[in-house]
Amino acid sequence: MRVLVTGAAGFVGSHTVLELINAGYDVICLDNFANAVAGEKGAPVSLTRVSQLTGKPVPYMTCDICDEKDLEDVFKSAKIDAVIHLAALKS
Ligand SMILES: O=c1ccn([C@@H]2O[C@H](COP(=O)(O)OP(=O)(O)O[C@H]3O[C@H](CO)[C@@H](O)[C@H](O)[C@H]3O)[C@@H](O)[C@H]2O)c(=O)[nH]1
Repeated sequence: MRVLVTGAAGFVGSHTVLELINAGYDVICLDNFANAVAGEKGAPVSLTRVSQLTGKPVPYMTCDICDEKDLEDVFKSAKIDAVIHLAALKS
């Protein structure tokens, strides 16, 4: 089962991705990286740490969920069984 997580590089998102991968789910991470810290090579630090903790690659895409076409392309790129929507701008 493949789960799409929006806001995956955020605090709640990255912890959710970690738990999903440890539970055996395939995960696709989406984020516009408006509130994410990039590490070496530009990869988001939070998702790099999830990859280190799980020992598995963590696929992610840069996507603005307000961009309908970009979002459609994501859904066309893979079979997605469930969505956990955590992308938001905190106050
Ligand atoms: O249109 C948008 C807006 C935001 N984002 C992303 O969504 C993620 C949101 O994560 P974050 O900003 O970390 O918020 P939360 O995961 O909701 O975590 C916040 O809320 C938690 C619970 O209160 C606190 O513990 C955290 O410190 C606080 O960052 C970020 O990576 C953003 O880049 C998008 O992808 N698209």
